[in-house]
Amino acid sequence: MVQGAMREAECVLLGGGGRMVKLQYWQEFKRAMSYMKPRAWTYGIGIVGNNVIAALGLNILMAFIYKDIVNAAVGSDMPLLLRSIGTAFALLAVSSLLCTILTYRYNASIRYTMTDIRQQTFRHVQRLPMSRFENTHSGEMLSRMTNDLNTIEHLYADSLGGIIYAVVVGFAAAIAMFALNWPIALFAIALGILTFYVNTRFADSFRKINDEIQRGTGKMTQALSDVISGVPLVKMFSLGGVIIRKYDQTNEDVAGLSTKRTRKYAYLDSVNSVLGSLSFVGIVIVGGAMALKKGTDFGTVMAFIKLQGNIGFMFSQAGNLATDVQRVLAGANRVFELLDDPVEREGSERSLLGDEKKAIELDGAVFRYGEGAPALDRLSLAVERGQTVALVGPSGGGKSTVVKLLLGFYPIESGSVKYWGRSGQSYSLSEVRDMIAYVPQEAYLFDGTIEENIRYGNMDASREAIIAAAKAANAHEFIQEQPDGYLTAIGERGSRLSGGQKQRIAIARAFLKNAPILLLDEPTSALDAESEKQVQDALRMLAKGRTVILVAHRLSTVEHADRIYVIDRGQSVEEGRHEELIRKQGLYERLYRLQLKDAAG
Ligand SMILES: Nc1ncnc2c1ncn2[C@@H]1O[C@H](COP(=O)(O)OP(=O)(O)OP(=O)(O)O)[C@@H](O)[C@H]1O
Repeated sequence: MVQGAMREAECVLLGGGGRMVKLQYWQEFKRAMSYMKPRAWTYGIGIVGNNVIAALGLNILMAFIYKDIVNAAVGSDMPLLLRSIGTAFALLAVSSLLCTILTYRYNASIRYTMTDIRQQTFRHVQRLPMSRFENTHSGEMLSRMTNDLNTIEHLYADSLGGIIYAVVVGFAAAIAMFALNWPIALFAIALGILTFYVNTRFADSFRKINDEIQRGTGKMTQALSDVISGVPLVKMFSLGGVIIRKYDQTNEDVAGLSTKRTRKYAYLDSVNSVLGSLSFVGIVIVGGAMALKKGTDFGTVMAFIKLQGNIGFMFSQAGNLATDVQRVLAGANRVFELLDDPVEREGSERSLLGDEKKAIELDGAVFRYGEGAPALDRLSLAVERGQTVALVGPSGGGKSTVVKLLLGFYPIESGSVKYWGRSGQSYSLSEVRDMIAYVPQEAYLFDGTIEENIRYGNMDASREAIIAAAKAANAHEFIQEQPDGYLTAIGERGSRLSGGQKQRIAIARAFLKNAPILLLDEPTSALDAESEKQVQDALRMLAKGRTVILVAHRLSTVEHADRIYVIDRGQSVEEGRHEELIRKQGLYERLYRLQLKDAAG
């Protein structure tokens, strides 16, 4: 029967215009069902059994019992009346019990399968390259992982069940009608076909409205995500009004579309009611006339009225189900698009750290974010084991891009990146990231306790090791002053801590990671003088015995670096120690002089 339902879905999907799109949806349908494979039997038996029993037991067989009850009443046949009522109750009880058991069984399969899909999606999203997150609004990504993903559940639970029920109840009613009285059956089916025709005329416009509503809902999620993540900015610039207007506009658009859809549904409902009443009146007239001429009995007419409702249901639901299946498969399609997005490369698994003197080497590296000018244009630099190298230069020159490339966030277009003398390609991305501790401009902390956030540096670390890392990062004291010490919950993104405190927790995390390479992307740029000193001290401790690349704006912080690269327009335009670069009187000297003047001013 599932096969039958699939064929039905295929017919439904292949009907009408937009053949390519609909064929694609057929692929989505097969793919959605493939996730159910491990539980195919439980789900198949559950959903088919439940709907077949509901259709046959509670509707078709019941029609025959009605027939006996009416005939018994008309003929004053008491034993038949009692027997029929008893059978009706027994049928009701058995069908309801079986339906409850089967519903429970197939719903459990749906829960487990949805858990699998959610886990797979979550894991996949984690492995997507950085560029995917930069080019996609987080709200859209969330919408795919929530709203769209839920449509797959709707497909398993409601759409398929609806199709099976409508097909079984409709065909069984047709067969039963022909068995009872074929001329009335022909009449009822002709009306059913008319109902089907009217309903399918509406299906396309419903699909269009549903697509627009889905897009609007996505935009609303994006607006919400913007507001929530940008609360400080919204408050600071009093943007509340602008944001509210933007949100209201989308909200009103969606509400307008929903109203339009409701109006159309109401219109279709009334057309269906008229057609239903016409069928009812027609059957009563035709059947009643036949009964009076002894062509049939009143019980049969009564059974016909009930069966006709079932046929009408199948034909009227056909349009709705087609729209519904299209809507859910469009949602499933958006989830599968996400799942098909290529993930970061895995690379080979090899042992870390060769004996090379050169910890990091970029040779003629070219990289661009999208189309257009390269962010790095044949950039070369080398960092020896244990050295501290600074990257400085004008804003937008490409310093942070170098850091992101070293972390393996993007692949380079040409040239090479080497770690310990070996091509970056010969490492897996997790190996590359294992050998680097990265402290960005603003520490990213997760919602949770301080201890948890430090432990992300090394999940196997003991409590003592965490405290030692915090001490080394100048963080132990302020952590102890927190209400629950290391177990203090710090809020989303560490919102209950100051910038300097967050940064010191990030440094403690980096201590715990104990990686040989340290990438610092202006970790003190957002701090006041007092916090900066504490963080600088912590960083000095952290840098000991490691290879460090430091991105800096304030040139006073890099005077002691072993080597300084001045990066401008994606190229290394000057390199050397501080004194050498000052003597050279080039870009570095100019920037340094400007900053001195600013400081004096
Ligand atoms: N995610 C991105 N997508 C597209 N372009 C980007 C992206 N990140 C940076 N760029 C562009 O790449 C160039 C180099 O940026 P990068 O952030 O590396 O400069 P920077 O030297 O670190 O600047 P700053 O000192 O201001 O932090 C800039 O032109 C910037 O606009």
